[in-house]
Amino acid sequence: MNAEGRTRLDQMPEWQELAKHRDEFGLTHLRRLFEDDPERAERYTVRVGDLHIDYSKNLVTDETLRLLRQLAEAAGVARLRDAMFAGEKINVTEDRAVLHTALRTPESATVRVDGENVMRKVHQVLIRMGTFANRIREAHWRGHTGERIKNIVNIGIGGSDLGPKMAYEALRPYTRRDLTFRFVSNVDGADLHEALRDLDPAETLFIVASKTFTTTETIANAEAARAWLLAGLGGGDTSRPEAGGEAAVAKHFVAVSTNAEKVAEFGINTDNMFEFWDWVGGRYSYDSAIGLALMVAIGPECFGDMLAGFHLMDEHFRTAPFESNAPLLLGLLGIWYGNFHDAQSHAVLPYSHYLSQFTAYLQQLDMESNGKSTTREGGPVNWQTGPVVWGTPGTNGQHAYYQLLHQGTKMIPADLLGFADPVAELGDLRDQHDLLMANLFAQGQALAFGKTAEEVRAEGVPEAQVPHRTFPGNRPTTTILASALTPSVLGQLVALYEHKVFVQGAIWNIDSFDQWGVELGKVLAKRLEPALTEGAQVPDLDASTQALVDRYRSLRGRTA
Ligand SMILES: O=P(O)(O)OC[C@H]1O[C@H](O)[C@H](O)[C@@H](O)[C@@H]1O
Repeated sequence: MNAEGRTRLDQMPEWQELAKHRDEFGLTHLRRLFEDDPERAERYTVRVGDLHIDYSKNLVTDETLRLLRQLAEAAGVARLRDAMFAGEKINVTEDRAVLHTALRTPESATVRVDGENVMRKVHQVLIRMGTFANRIREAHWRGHTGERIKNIVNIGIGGSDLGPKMAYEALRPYTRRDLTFRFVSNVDGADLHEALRDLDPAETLFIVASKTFTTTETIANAEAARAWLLAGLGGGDTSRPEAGGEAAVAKHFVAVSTNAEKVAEFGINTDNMFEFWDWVGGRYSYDSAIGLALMVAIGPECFGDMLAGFHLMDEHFRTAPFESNAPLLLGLLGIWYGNFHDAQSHAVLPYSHYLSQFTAYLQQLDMESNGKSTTREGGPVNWQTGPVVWGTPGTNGQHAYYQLLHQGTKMIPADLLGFADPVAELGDLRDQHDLLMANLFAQGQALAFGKTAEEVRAEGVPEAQVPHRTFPGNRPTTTILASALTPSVLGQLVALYEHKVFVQGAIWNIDSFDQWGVELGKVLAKRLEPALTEGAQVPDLDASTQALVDRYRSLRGRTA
């Protein structure tokens, strides 16, 4: 029992029952589980909105699922969930509410933070975003020299980049193809350089997206972008009046932030600022004004459809019984593998080119949320927490790392994501879509059921090769199938994972909404910077880092 009166997770009887269950049943082969229960596929499928989630190829029985649900109940998942939706300050280390769900709640609802109903301001910002998006889309917003804005460059990093970038890629068929969108995040100047090199400043608008507006990478890129703009408009001479200074910046820069003061300090008029609030975590923010570039790309209506998809999943998570609660089930499966079978990672493998950025997005969502080793009360955890999340589009992975998934020594649970229909634009490539999906289904099948030595032998394979060509199977996958990758379906998918991460954090008793682990590196980089640029001495530098800095200094500028 800890100071808050909560029994330590690994001392809960429900936890110990799961450990016993694991020892008694081991890993009964999926072949057996399917033979024993002809209805397994049907029984272990949940349908939520447009998603069909088949979790029958997981290493669980009814008893496993019952014990896992029992653990969720004992750990107070429902209580914390309700507290989150109610605007309680469940981000304990930052003393903040966690209300990304309010961003996609209809205006008629009431969601209070510190007694204030926030729904009005959420919808006011959405309306402002919509007006802005339409002005760009309809060519009413003109640049400083009167040119139509054709290029939108989002400058942001982490949660201010990954969400809009992922969703822009996912929803490309819904985007305005006559506008160009670029997402610049890396402080490596190459990122900005490559993004801008073929753009005309007179036709380019920058969205500087940063919750805090203090993030070094974003500010450095935004300053460089401003210099590029002014130099470009002024024919390379920023002192010439046509460069336009402040007036030009006002036509070519808008900001998205919670920090009006810093936005003004940077030189962006706060009339051109789109606001969000400290109760929206960076990695949960792309439904807020952080999604502005996305809204320009897909239009306010599609953006609204996406929000409706998120809301659908929120409502499911909030109200569905544990037995059929999809985010809860996915969260519990992860607990089963990570805490009771030592799985270290989780693969997310979309069979969709449009979801090429989906796993990168999930990496921040999951790993920044649950990569923690301190409980909510400040004690050490005595159990595994968040997995390493990884993966790339499936068929490409098949020709690269799937070897390890099929025959390696590690347990890697995987999600396989796919769609029944390609987007309309791909009508002529329908057969290729069937081929793509045949691959998805085949991989799930091969991973689950494998191929026995007898089956290999029966094919006449020479005996010496039999062990090499045997597939053990029993490798767990969850298949998530939807009709098509629409804005609403994307919203449903992202919210599914958001709430899955929530469930796991709640059980592990960690604060899924802070990110103190990113701070140290930032501070050290600031200290080191003058050593690199000016050769300044940094006190108490360790020998390895000092030697690297010295070497860097001696090489610096040689190839320029
Ligand atoms: O939006 P910003 O304030 O610029 O923050 C951008 C990102 O950087 C931080 O270091 C955090 O780790 C992320 O959670 C955040 O999304």
